[in-house]
Amino acid sequence: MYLFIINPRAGGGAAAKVWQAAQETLRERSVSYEALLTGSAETAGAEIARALGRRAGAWTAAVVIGGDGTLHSALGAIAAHGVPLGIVPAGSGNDTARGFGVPLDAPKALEAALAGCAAPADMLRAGSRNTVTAVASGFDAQVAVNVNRSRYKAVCNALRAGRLAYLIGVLHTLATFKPCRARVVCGGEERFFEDVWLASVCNLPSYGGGLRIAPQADSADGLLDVCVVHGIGRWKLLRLFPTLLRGSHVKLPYVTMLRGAEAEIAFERPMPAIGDGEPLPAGPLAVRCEPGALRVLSPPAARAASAADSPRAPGSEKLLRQPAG
Ligand SMILES: Nc1ncnc2c1ncn2[C@@H]1O[C@H](COP(=O)(O)OP(=O)(O)OP(=O)(O)O)[C@@H](O)[C@H]1O
Repeated sequence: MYLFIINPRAGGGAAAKVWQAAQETLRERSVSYEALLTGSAETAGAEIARALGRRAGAWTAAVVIGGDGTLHSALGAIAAHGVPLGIVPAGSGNDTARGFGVPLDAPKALEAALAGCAAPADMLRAGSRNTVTAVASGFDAQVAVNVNRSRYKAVCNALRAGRLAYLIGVLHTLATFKPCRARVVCGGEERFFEDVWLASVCNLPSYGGGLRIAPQADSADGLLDVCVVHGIGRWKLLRLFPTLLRGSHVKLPYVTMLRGAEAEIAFERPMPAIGDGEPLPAGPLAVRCEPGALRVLSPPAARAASAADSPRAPGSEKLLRQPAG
């Protein structure tokens, strides 16, 4: 028995259409399922926990149809019940699906969920909030806050150009954001950085609609990857963005990558923070990696490819790159 969790609002209504098409496939295949259309991010956790609790032990998987925000709202309940997580991307960013090698094409993603190949995956915990892609603070969190509040997100979603909304958000935020000093602790080491634009704690390589902020991040290594961008001006930051699509920014002198089981980030001034693109409470961040807290259904080929893409040096807590100066 599958539990399908649907946020009909995700992707500007795309999730509702994906769910309509998915039901036909499920009927054709005689798959037994229950559907839960969640009402809001705030109530989704309790709704999902209730549904999973009603048939504890009987679920093959819980399949989320929505974007990264919908997945974020479902993580706690799914992890607590130990049920495999299936992902059918129907949002604008879809970085969770991307990170697990789940096809971005909804019918193919449904195939992958039904094929039933589950592998353990880490989750991030910041206070009482669970996150699977990244906890981001600073510029990129401000971009997400601005994009989520914007009208252009709805327009881009309607045009099926979710990535474009984030690009517009970057330009919009660049005009007003002011970097500041920050303290970052990772792998037991305390560091101070000047003029910090962003400090992000990643479990998966990308967020923000395919920006590869932590290209080496591996959701199965029990570690989190921190990316700090510091000590540059506005225009240099703008020029950084194309490198984020490839992940080649990690070689730049004003980018510091750290890795550890836990991380703390404290900006000198209040900065917005997001987990999976959703707002987190303001204030200093303390994030820890919860190894193997999830089991995620993804195509076996994708797992093999992501392992090959992410060569890791041995050792559990490592500094990947020293900052300049
Ligand atoms: N389980 C849920 N049920 C109903 N509404 C939700 C749920 N989870 C989140 N939401 C709300 O719906 C909005 C859109 O959902 P979601 O973030 O999944 O899609 P998106 O923003 O289109 O895509 P992405 O997050 O991948 O960019 C969220 O920002 C949040 O306000």
